[in-house]
Amino acid sequence: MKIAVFDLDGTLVDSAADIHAALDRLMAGLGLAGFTRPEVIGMIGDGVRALVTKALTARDQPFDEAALDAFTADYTAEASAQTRPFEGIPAALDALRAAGWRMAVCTNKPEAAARKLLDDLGLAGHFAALGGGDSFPVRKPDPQHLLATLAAAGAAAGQAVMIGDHRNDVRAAAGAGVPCIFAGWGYGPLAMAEGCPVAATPLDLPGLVAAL
Ligand SMILES: O=C(O)COP(=O)(O)O
Ligand SMILES: [Mg+2]
Repeated sequence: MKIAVFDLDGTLVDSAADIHAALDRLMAGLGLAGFTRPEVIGMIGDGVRALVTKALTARDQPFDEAALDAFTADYTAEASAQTRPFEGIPAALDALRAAGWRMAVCTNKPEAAARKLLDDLGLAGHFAALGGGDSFPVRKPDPQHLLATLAAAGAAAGQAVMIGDHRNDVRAAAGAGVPCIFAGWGYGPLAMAEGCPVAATPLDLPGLVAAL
């Protein structure tokens, strides 16, 4: 049975406001200046350790494990405060399900925060598996992150399509031999599509996956 594997941040959910708020709370607590929204969006995609590292580096600070732990705990608690599915996502998920697709999530966000977000937004029931950024020894762009998520859903690469908004999604899919669709509504610039078909809105997805 065919399976559509979704990225989370910038693909299923518009999570930048809560990531931004938690990052600015962390920085304020350290006596450091916060960031603009475009700066935060540019730091999303490689998981929380990379996000906190980039933020501290931008303020000439060394990486700090305690700062990462504090950010992760604060963000996880507040992950759904402002975050919502992108317009058209609930309808697209319903349409894919009706067309016989199973679905999974493969995200670099830590698993606990990702699960809480999907639960809080009422989306969790759509997904047969969730592979978070800390669920396996590797994460996107390593194709094993996608392959392990598929295995958790009881599916194989030959049945899958990956939908994401970052070069990490495109490269994980390519490495796993899985076709990819780029989420044009997300956080990554279109250059990150690297030749994948681009969906302008979530409602393009049912037609695009059917044409693969
Ligand atoms: O947490 C991140 O940095 C990115 O998460 P994503 O893989 O769901 O886009
Ligand atoms: Mg993303």
